[in-house]
Order: sequence, then structure tokens, then C-alpha cells
Amino acid sequence: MERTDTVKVSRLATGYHGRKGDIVVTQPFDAALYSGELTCLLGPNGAGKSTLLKTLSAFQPPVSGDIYINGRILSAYDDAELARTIGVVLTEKVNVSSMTVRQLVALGRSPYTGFWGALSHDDDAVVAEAMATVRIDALCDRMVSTLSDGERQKVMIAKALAQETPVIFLDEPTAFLDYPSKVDIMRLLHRVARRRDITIFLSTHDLELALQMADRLWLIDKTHGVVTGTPEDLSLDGSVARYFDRSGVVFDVDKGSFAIDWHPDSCVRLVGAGPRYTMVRKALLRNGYRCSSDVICDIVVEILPDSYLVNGRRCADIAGLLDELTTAIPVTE
Ligand SMILES: Nc1ncnc2c1ncn2[C@@H]1O[C@H](COP(=O)(O)OP(=O)(O)OP(=O)(O)O)[C@@H](O)[C@H]1O
Repeated sequence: MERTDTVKVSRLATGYHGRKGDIVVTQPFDAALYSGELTCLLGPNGAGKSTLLKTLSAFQPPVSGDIYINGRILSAYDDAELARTIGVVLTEKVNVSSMTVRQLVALGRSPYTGFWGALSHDDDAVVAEAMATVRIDALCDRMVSTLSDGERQKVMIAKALAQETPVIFLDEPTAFLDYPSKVDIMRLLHRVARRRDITIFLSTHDLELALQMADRLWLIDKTHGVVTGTPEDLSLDGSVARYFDRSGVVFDVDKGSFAIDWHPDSCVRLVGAGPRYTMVRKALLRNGYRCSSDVICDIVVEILPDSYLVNGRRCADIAGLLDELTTAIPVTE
């Protein structure tokens, strides 16, 4: 499938109009979003993610620069055209307590329905398909007020799909969800972008998930502005580390993920292999011990088939091993 740069920004600066002049949140940058791709916008609190999404959705004007959607400048779109071009899913809980799931998803058809908003058979089919895509068919007659946060988030995504726009923007769709639900939503959006060849752009704080699941990232912060690229290119060129390394957290480019920088001050010779080796090393690191199988240390931990040895004393599990460590008598070699 051919990739099209559906959304293009040129020397775009975002921000607000203050009494003393413009407050620039993001300095001018160029970037693009592509059809068939899921792009994630990542950055620390206050970096300007919501401001950028609101600007791209035409809820507020740019401080400077231009936004083009399907080759046409955004400011030339009227409200009706915008509603058929961009679907927007915000995080705020919608106040639709007296509505069923099906009725809420059907609101996505309002850019196409007449003055009275009556749905044609075709509209009904689009609503049913949107609910099926997001796998919420079973919820269709439930009142929206009775849904869990994750279920409601899926309903809002189905509403955006029913709107049949080539572009969908979502502000933190994975906020407040448990980890499996976050994965579920991201996987769903990734699949929908591919299958329907639409452009999906979302802001998130779920860095690890975005690194795994996004086709492309936009990284944003107040110091560096915006950089864009595949998660892999941005990992390799140091951008991910530059945007997110903090004291105590380091980006491990070999694993493509972040790790806590523990600064261990003691060492343990750890003898063994496999998943229990990995788990013991993890527990020891958290308790201030650097582990290696080939160093000479006062403390030796051995992983046996059914237990652990700490300087020759047997422990049944890792909790016992940690207790034993506090009283371990140094070995003499
Ligand atoms: N209406 C406003 N007028 C002036 N400044 C604003 C306004 N709204 C937000 N800001 C400022 O713009 C900056 C970016 O805010 P924004 O909400 O876009 O960040 P964000 O990256 O979405 O943050 P978070 O991750 O915390 O949601 C912040 O410094 C914020 O205080």
C-alpha cells in the first residue's frame, strides 16, 4: 500500500495568545503523518502535546506556520469539511449518561446525516461495522454511564471510526487503563490504521508501548522541539535517550527499553543460568548488588535446580535468599 503524507506541517509553531503577546509552546518545526500508519506523540508533562493536537485539529490557530491536510491548508476547511476529515477523541469523560453505546457511536455519523439526524440503512451499517471493528458489539445496548473506562474509550474510538474520516487524532487514549487494556487499544488502532489506510496520531505517556507499537514517533519537549522518525531510528540516533533520560533512568539501546539506574554499591558472584538467574539478578540489583558470574566477591549465590545457596546456606526462594544475604558471612577464597 502506498504511503501518503496526509498531514503535513511546515514551520509550525504552537502556543497561545497572551495579553503581552504570543506564548510559544513549540518552536517552528516541519513534519508529516502518513496514511496507514499509527504515529505516537511522546513528551514529558507540559511539553505541548495537547496544544499541538488542538492546533492540528483546528481547535486553536497556530502561532505561525502552516498545516496541510490532503494537500489543502487547514484554515481553508469549513466546519462541515473538518468533520468529514478529522475525527478527534479526547480524554475527558463525555457527559452522555442517558445514551446507549449504539446511540453514542451513531453520533459519529452526524457529519453525513440530514438536519434531523435520521440514520439511513447505510449509516446503520457503518455504525455496526465500527462497533464490530472495536469489538464492542456485545455492549451496544448498554448505557454509556455503566461502562468501565476501557470500554468507554473503545466506544469513543468506534464513534471516531463511524465518522469515516481519513485522519483520527486521539489525546491520551490509553490514560487510566490497565496494562492489557492499553495494549489492546494500541493494537486495535495499529490494525485499524493499516486495514482502513487511515492516519492515526495519538499522544501518550506510555513510552515503552509506543516504542514497540508505533510506526512512527514524534518526540516533543520544550528544549529540543519536535523530532520525528521510526522508533528504531530515533533509538539508534540517541533521540529517545536525549528526550527521556532522567537521573536514575537510562535508555538501553540494545533492549530498546528503559531501565532504572540503580548504582549498586556491592557485588555478588552469581552462578547459574536461565529465567531464575535473571530474576535473582533483578532482585539483587534492587537491593544494591551488582551480579556477575565471573567476578570474585565476598558473597556467592548459586542457583540450584530446586533452591538457592548463599555462601553455602540453602534458601527455598528469592525472599529467603534476600534475607540470608543480610546475614551472609563472607567466603574466603
Ligand atoms: N490556555 C493556555 N494559555 C497559556 N498557556 C497554556 C494554556 N494551556 C496550556 N498552556 C501551557 O502550554 C504548555 C503545554 O501544555 P500542554 O497541555 O499542551 O502540555 P502536554 O504535553 O499535553 O502536557 P501533559 O502531558 O501534562 O498533558 C504548558 O506549559 C501549559 O502550562
